[in-house]
Amino acid sequence: MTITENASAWPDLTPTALLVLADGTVLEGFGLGAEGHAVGEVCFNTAMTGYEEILTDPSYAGQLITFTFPHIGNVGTNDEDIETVNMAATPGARGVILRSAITDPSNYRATRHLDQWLKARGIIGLSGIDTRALTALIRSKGMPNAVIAHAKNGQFDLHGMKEEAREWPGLEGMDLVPLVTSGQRFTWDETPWAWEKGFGRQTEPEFNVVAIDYGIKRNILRLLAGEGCKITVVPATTSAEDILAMKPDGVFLSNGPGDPAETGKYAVPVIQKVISSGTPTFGICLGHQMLGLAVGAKTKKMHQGHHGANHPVKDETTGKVEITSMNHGFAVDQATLPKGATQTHVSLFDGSNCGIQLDGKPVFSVQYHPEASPGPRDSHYLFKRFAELMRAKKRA
Ligand SMILES: NC(=O)CC[C@H](N)C(=O)O
Repeated sequence: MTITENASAWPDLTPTALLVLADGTVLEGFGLGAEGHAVGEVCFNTAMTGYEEILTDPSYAGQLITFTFPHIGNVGTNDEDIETVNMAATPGARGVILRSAITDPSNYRATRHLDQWLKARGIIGLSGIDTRALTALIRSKGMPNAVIAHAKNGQFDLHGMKEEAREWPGLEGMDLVPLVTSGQRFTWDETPWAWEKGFGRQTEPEFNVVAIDYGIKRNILRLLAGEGCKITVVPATTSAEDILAMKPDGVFLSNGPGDPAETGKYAVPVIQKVISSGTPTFGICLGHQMLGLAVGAKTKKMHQGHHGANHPVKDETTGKVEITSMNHGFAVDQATLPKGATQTHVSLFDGSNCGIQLDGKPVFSVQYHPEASPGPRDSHYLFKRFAELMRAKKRA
């Protein structure tokens, strides 16, 4: 595949960026964002909006994202839409692959052009390739490991890039949580953004929630705060004893990057103690996968993963279908769910597990991103479900 298309649209045809796949395939394009090179797994994301939230989602650590939507950049970037909480951490995605050059911003909230923003965050970008062909390749062969490089002078060490792409071990077996988790505890009371008001503050909290940070996103914290929670965010390796000593009304298990089976080695024993204490517990994405592991289920690597803002999920407890935001390359294998853990949600794209609940316990989790940011808001009800469980427990 040589996928430098629309050559006449480009004033200078020298490729200034390359994407080299582990099988040796070389895609030539035009560089954007930061110069340099990065290795990761290539996934495609089908969201039509929300590139800033996607690029700052810590769950994308170790990944290079190709957007299937061609107009990226049109709302610019701003400081309010960043999802990373731990600003000192390595950003999420290390590379971005686009069909067209970045569209100039045209939005009242934009404070910076996407190209400048990518540069400032050290994210390497490439445009001008046929992203449909790349997406088709991922759909047929699975998510490839690759090296992305951007050099304005067009000079690349192709041999070295091929070797690095081939030798990168891949996300399976990789724990990336240490790269993104916060180093210390902090509290959170910011509530969701509202038109003409901006973000609010939770001044009269009803619940005290401990959120374990495996790579948590800001909008999760805002939605929890909006439901009446005062949240203490704790590092991923915090012990169950320390968490329970804070007498939380609820514990939240966050999203995060990498292989759940690897991260689970230190997280699962903590989660097991938390859920056996009877504390209401809610998990999202990596948090969901690790709750699955904690009850004895297994996780597996998916073929092409789910990344987008248009994924239909059925809530089997109500029969309702919701359109969801997703970002995962691993999944809980529903065939391994033990007695006592019931599947509550299922993907209508491929039938994979999208949620569980523990029988007779105030514990549940979903594979997708109910906080949206980006994405549809259909699933916000889950934050209310968590609040209801905490309320019931407090009353009991
Ligand atoms: N968004 C997430 O939490 C992702 C979970 C996990 N790293 C996966 O890829 O499946």
